[in-house]
Amino acid sequence: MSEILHLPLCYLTNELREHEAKAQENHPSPPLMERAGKAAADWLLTRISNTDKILIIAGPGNNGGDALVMSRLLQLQGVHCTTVLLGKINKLPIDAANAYQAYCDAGFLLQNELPTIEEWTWGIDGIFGIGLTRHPEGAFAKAIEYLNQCSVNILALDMPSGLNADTGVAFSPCVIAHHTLTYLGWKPGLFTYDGRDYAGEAYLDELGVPAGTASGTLIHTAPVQPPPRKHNSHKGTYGTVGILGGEEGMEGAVILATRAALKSGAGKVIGSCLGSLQIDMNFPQIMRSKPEKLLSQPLSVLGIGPGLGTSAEAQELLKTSLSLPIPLVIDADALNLIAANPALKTLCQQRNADTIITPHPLEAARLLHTNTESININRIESALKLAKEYNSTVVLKGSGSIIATPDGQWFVNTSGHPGMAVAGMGDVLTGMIAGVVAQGVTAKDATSLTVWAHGETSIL
Ligand SMILES: NC(=O)C1=CN([C@@H]2O[C@H](COP(=O)(O)OP(=O)(O)OC[C@H]3O[C@@H](n4cnc5c(N)ncnc54)[C@H](OP(=O)(O)O)[C@@H]3O)[C@@H](O)[C@H]2O)[C@@H](O)CC1
Ligand SMILES: [K+]
Repeated sequence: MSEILHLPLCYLTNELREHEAKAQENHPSPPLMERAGKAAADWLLTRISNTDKILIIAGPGNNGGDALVMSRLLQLQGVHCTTVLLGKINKLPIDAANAYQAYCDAGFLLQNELPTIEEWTWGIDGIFGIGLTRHPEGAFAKAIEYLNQCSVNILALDMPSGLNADTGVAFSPCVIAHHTLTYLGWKPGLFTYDGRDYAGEAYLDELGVPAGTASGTLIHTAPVQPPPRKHNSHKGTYGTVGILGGEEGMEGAVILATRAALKSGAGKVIGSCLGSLQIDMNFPQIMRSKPEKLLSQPLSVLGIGPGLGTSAEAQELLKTSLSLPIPLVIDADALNLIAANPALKTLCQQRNADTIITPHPLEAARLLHTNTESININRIESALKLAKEYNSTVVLKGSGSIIATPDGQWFVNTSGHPGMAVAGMGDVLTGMIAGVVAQGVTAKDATSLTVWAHGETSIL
């Protein structure tokens, strides 16, 4: 399987600032803000007709400067624009001040208050971009609420105002955009946590600047090819998956995980429950085994946790599993057991074979001995911390799942939809990852491919 090479970079704010500074130095002309405003004007011009009326709100920083350039260029094309500048003119940063001067020199009008008559077909949010530092209040909060209550298409420039570019946490209020045209590089905040609820459809314009240095990667398509299969192969070629879980009443979790492993191309799949697992009549090729027997068989990978429960028996089985020299996919109650038992955590840390853990935010909070909120307010940092502390490849689930590796790499997944917030989705993911790992794929490639495919196929 090939390395993840062709996916776009995902930048944290400090990385974007560096990228921007280098771009200003190496590609000074035309100025980046001029390019950003033009990119936005061009984007809109392909979507409007001559009856459209555009409301443009510019904030106190360079995001406002982008909006002023956009407005100037649109008006030069004869587009009807009403432009409101919320910032104080004498406090505009240099680039925005230049944009203001060019706007005035072109002879166009500016308002400093929100209009009372609402007659817009498009609203442009140029209030805050990556420079948002706190809760919007006063005139800024009013402008955000004003845009949100206009029932028109909203285009956000760079970021929806109120949304944190690094974390995807939305302040209240935050612009609810239908579209976001982001500049220079992707930001994780557009896709994770609140991001997709506020950014709408996201577009990137790199402003003609070659890629810079970013710590993250955006998964927006299949990151690697599925494992190739030779004609001259047999079921033994594609590995054996064991799935262990399903205490009394929770056996369905094992059924879902084993089916998913089979569908992901594993050669053989064995399900094992602490409760009573009946034969799966829809997939009778899935074998059954008693838990102890399963753990003494030659498996290629073990998925442990779906419906496992936290009984003493579950704990003993987990202890044995952690000592096996094969890749493990650990989910659900197996994670809760590890979080509650330092000896199990040590076993996990000391493993030599690949370990993949797939917590949702509450499980992640238990593993890091914190609360769900502190996981959610910085999902990337939380995933990286888990990866390091548990010596594991991590899938931190939720909107915009984050994948993190023990060597400090991180990925944001963009597939999936709110319909996935139902019971059983996690069990399917565990089975899918195990099914791909069984075919000899590395933990990082298997998780990134599977997390993307899990979101993509669930749309069907
Ligand atoms: N430089 C360039 O050439 C390029 C820049 N680009 C564009 O610039 C954007 C970044 O610009 P930026 O750094 O000026 O930040 P921006 O988001 O406009 O806001 C900062 C201002 O808002 C203020 N402020 C923050 N939060 C606030 C709050 N809650 N309530 C009230 N005020 C608040 C903050 O005040 P302070 O925190 O300093 O008191 C400061 O005055 C970027 O997203 C992209 O659109 C692109 O064109 C590419 C080329
Ligand atoms: K904005």
